[in-house]
Amino acid sequence: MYIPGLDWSNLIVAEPGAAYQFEASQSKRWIEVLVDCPGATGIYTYKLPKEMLSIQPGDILSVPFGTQQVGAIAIRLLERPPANLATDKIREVEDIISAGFFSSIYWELLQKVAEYYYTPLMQVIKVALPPGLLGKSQRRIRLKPEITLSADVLSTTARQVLQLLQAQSTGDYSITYLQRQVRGANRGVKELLRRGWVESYLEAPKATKPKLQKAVTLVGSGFETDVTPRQREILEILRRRGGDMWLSELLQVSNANSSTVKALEQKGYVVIQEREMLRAENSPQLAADAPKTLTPAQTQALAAITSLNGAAQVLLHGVTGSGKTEVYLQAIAPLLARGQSALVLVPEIGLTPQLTDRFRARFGDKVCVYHSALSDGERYDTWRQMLTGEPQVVIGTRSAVYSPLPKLGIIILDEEHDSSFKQDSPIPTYHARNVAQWRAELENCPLVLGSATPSLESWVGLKDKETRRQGDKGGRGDRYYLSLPERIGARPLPPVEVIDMRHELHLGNRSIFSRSLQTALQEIQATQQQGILFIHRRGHSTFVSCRSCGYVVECPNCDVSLAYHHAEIGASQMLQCHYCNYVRSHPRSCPDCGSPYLKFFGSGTQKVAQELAQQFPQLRIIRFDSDTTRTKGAHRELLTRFANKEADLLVGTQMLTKGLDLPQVTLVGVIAADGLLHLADYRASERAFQTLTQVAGRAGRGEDSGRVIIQTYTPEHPVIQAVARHEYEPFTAAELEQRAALNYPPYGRLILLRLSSTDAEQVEQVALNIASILRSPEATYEILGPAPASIVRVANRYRWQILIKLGDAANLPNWDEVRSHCPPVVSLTIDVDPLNMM
Ligand SMILES: Nc1ncnc2c1ncn2[C@@H]1O[C@H](COP(=O)(O)OP(=O)(O)OP(=O)(O)O)[C@@H](O)[C@H]1O
Ligand SMILES: [Zn+2]
Ligand SMILES: [Zn+2]
Repeated sequence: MYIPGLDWSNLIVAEPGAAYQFEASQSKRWIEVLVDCPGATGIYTYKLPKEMLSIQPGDILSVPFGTQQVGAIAIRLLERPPANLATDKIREVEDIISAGFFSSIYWELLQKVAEYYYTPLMQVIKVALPPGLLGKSQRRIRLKPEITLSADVLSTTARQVLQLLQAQSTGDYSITYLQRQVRGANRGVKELLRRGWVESYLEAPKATKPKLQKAVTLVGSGFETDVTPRQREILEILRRRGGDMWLSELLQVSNANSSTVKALEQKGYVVIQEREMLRAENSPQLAADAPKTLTPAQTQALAAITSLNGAAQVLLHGVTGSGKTEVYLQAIAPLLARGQSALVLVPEIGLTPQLTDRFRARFGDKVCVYHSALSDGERYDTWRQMLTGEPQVVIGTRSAVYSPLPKLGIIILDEEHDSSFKQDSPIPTYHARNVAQWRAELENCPLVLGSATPSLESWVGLKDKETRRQGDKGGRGDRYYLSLPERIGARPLPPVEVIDMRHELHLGNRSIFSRSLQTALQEIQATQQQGILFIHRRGHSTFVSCRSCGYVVECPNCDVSLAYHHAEIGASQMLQCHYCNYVRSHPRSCPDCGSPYLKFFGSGTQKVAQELAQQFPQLRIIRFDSDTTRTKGAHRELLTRFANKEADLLVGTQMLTKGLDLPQVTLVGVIAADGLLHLADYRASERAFQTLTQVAGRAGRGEDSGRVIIQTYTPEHPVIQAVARHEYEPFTAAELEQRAALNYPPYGRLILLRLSSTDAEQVEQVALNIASILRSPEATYEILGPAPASIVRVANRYRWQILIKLGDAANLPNWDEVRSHCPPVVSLTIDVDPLNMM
């Protein structure tokens, strides 16, 4: 007998029989599942009973677990059970509750991530799924309203279940409850499901029930006789606001404490009640926005994107202000009309308010925002929204690449060069661009990578390939390079003036502002235009040192100096560690020699703001960095104030470089470009070029032309020269040559092993040990290190690194062996394609 697909060598035929035939044709008889049970964090293997061989990854199942029946998500089919499990000990899946709850493609994606980043699947699932999706959700059964048939056709258990449900006013019970009430309830439920009399659904976890908040309502008559003047004031505020406010808001506005309001409640003037607060991100009402008439370049790009069918990769290389977002919007619109969804990934929340506003103005409530700063409840709600299958647009940061959007029609990665798409820790150390590539292939949809300064990876993968052969059929579908070489309205890119700060010093200018920048700042004030100043550090000064003995105040937990923070005159003077957040007050005198002469070095945003206030007292400034945007909604608020012309200058860090579109900005100043240039990292130049080009690109996006002033001590540096001339291609070609020579990415691949421990000696020993294991005679990869990390101690952990360079045909280390040489006191992270080498 010949059975197709059967490997005879594995089959020990004891006696011929039907059972063997069956097993042979159905090779995948085991399934790994994620169980829905508090405390159970692993993946468990179950056997598929004969009648359930149709189970697919993504189905929701019911499985025995201990003494319970619990819900589970099917993850992966296995041909044979894990070797460490005795086959007869493996229990059988009890039932299929909901087939196809997640698409099987989704699980394939998570597995790919697990494999590529050498991470256990469970860790990947933890990143992908919102907290509590399984752990806390409850499977429920509810009656469908339209049953008219007699229950006589049902089995006894099904009838019992039905009676229970019918006796309940909402016709709705949790499966656990039904199981307690009726023996063999699952069989009955299954029968009812098959007949379509009931439906099964997952209920929101308890912890993420609607968010309640205390509200205060005025109920008094207005004849307040027994109130204090303070209490009367509060009642007055409440009355002016329509007699109804959130308690927190009332306390804030009236500057009262809650006991005063409680006293009013006792006297019967107000009621304090819990009330539901909508958890969706608050966003202002937006005027609807119509599609713009595209420029010829936009039209071409859009046509190319909309003509794509199936998996494809597109690099949309558009200079700053060339209207990439409009192309995305118009590419998405027809998909939504066809019932498909779109996923838009952006680097950071800081730039999402403006971007999400544009999407919301175009697509209304079809847009939902997903990022890790959402509360667990918000994430959970957004997931449920996605699982409805309605066509929608999800905008999110890197973890949104896992959002379970059905019928995905396109994935867009905006500012694709940005390194915040990469996760350094915890594992998986994934890059959202890689995951998006796999996802686009699996979903058979196009992926659009947009940037004014494409990463070298994307340039090599999409432009070089494209030049060689249009629509190169690689494993990833067709590849295309599209370009928007001009700004909207043929506006020129802003001229860049490079100022040699050595020369300024030579002329006796000791200010942190060059003469050019000073003049430019005076000009924007005179012409009522606006400017942006970029400083690559927050805080006031990078370090404080004693003039008498040279002592530098350092962090007790890390091998770094403490940064001086002093936000404004009168505010407290603090020293802060930017690695572990350790804070102490600023010493009045040197802790070492007692000298009162302490000097500040290196300028951060606070210091620049203070110098501006001194030299240009009339300039109104908004500081925009992670210190001033800590609270929810702060980005939006500061940018709105700036857009409303409540300030002349926006002074900030990196955050300013990411996609801000402020047409009234005519001046961009870079205080000290050098801080970006000299980092000990093979990507320093690429990153500096991207940051400076992006920040320069904020100038002159509106009617008035813009200008850029870059201050530096090394004006001849190739990065500065390339930025000044807006020369992406020559810079990239030169950079690629160097990378190729050293076999660095995008040519060679890197894997960085990060080791850390509170025990300095142990971690060094383990690093040496692992490096020597890696240097086996069979290894075809190159090992650099082990070496201490550039800052050895952070938050009292000592850090060592080993860098592995892989050529085209390199074999891979045996990770299990590597891990086995790492004792529990040392933590090991395998960072695949590391971006942050610090
Ligand atoms: N066809 C068009 N006609 C008129 N205005 C347009 C058109 N396309 C885009 N714009 C406007 O031009 C401005 C710049 O567009 P957008 O912000 O999309 O540029 P971008 O390419 O994403 O730039 P960056 O890479 O610098 O973020 C926006 O204000 C946008 O509304
Ligand atoms: Zn001293
Ligand atoms: Zn520290």
